Amino acid sequence: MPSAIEIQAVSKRYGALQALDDVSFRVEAGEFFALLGPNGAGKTTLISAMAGLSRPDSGSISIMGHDVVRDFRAARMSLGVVPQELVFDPFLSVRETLRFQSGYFGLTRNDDWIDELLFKLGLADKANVNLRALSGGMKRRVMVAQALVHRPPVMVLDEPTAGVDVELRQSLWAFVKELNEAGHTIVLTTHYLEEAETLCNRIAMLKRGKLVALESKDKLLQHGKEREVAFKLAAPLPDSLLPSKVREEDGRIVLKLADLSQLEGVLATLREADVRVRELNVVEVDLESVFVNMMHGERG
Ligand SMILES: Nc1ncnc2c1ncn2[C@@H]1O[C@H](COP(=O)(O)OP(=O)(O)OP(=O)(O)O)[C@@H](O)[C@H]1O
Repeated sequence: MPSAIEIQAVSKRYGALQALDDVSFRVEAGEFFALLGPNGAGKTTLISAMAGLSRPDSGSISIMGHDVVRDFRAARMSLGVVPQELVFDPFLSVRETLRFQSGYFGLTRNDDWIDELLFKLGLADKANVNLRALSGGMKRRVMVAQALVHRPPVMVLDEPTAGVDVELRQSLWAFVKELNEAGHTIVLTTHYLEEAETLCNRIAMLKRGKLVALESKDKLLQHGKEREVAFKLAAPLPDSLLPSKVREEDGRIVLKLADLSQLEGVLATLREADVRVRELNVVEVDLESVFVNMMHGERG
């Protein structure tokens, strides 16, 4: 079974700017994979190269074993891309748009699947409405349907929930999750890290065109095992705990622990020194803080 996506030593420059710098990784069939990175990291450039829309200066990409340059059609048939920007013909209806897209893939009798997509994406009653008359969120749903007209095994969503309301985000993710459970490989780029955290099993991070992390979500979270604990104390902090102190805020002393199991020792020290704990708060680590640390170069 070929990898769903295989990226090998891909580099791309725009003039003096190195948009992608020797990027290699694979996404296996059936994965739900997140591609994260700050603005300008190179995510969209990489997605365009996967779709064969822009050509890397060096390296290669294949989709389901099909090289995106040498075997463009087969690679393109295997891939559905939901672009970041809404691109559509405002004078076509939703159904016409989807029929047109089907034609691009050589599919002439595709209405049963189009109807199913419209139903699943909550667009059934908009089938004959022109795109210009749809709200932004509805247009975004049409973009998702458009990416799926040819039933591609691999789907890439480039920040599909940017500017989309909570309800649509949730229904969109429920739908994408369903696709993943049905065997589709999903790659998404998102700035909403909680989305990556709840949905994806593996996460790649790009920073200035370089791959700086590629890990399972669980591993990535383990990197963030350090905890900050904020204490409100009835007396000054014993000297022996001073090395763990990182700051003081709102009358609380914040200690940094390598992991939560150290908390017991801290409490014992406080008890021995007769320092009563008035309040204790563990600052939860989420993917976002791990990510931000990496992006600030602590690890990348
Ligand atoms: N056609 C182009 N010509 C010149 N520079 C470009 C072009 N396309 C992208 N770039 C530059 O390449 C870098 C990577 O851009 P890219 O859009 O891939 O980043 P991104 O990670 O998708 O960012 P965002 O999260 O903002 O979408 C940026 O510095 C961008 O300005």
